[in-house]
Amino acid sequence: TRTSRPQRILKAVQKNATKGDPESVISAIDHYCRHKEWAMNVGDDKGLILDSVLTEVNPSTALELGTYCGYSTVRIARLLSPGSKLITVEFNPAFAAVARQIIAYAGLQDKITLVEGPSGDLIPKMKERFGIKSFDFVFLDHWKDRYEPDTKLLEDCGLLKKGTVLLADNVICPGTPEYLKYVRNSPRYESRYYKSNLEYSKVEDGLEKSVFLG
Ligand SMILES: Nc1ncnc2c1ncn2[C@@H]1O[C@H](/C=C/CNC(=O)c2cc([N+](=O)[O-])cc(O)c2O)[C@@H](O)[C@H]1O
Ligand SMILES: [Mg+2]
Repeated sequence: TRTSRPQRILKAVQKNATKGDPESVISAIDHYCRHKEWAMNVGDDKGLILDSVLTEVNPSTALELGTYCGYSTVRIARLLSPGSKLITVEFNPAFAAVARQIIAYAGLQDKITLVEGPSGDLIPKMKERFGIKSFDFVFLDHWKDRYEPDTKLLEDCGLLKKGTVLLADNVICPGTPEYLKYVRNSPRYESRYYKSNLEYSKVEDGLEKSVFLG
């Protein structure tokens, strides 16, 4: 096919959503991916859990690993208080280009910094490049075998503080076994599983919320 799936998702947003209205951008993507073409957005079911954890944490600084088309980026940023910032990391330039347009369409570009590159390289640069002392909230949704090493990297770089909340997508499907083992066995985390279903499907999936204890 001439266009890519992310480009088709962007088209669906431009066609069906209202500029500057994040809710309509989220609904347009969910409708397209549920009825036309599945895509790996966290989706509307798990999205409600993401919303509730975000409202509870009300982060000043948030990090997202794995932007893809920007669906969860918009979902997170729309709930941030004025002055709060979301940094989202994506190493695929084509996905980043689509995400930038979807973020702009939602009118949330002032709250979001999209950084292109691999998380393993960018996490150690967060302090110097973005003046981040520590993150209040981290959403993990990139390659599943990177969750555990990147969490350890965040710890080693002093980017987590007592109370930081990590929320991980796909801990059942596709599954993140090493990550689950790590956060559930480490005395430095208080972990809880939120059962749900894989985006736009009936298959079980869920989110793992892990609070860093310092
Ligand atoms: N180290 C890194 N640094 C920066 N960006 C990186 C990265 N590793 C991956 N990415 C980016 O994050 C996204 C990958 C998501 C993998 N999700 C998935 O594979 C996935 C699969 C299913 N599924 O198969 O049902 C369902 C889901 O919700 C999923 O998130 C892509 O946009 C990729 O370019
Ligand atoms: Mg996911």
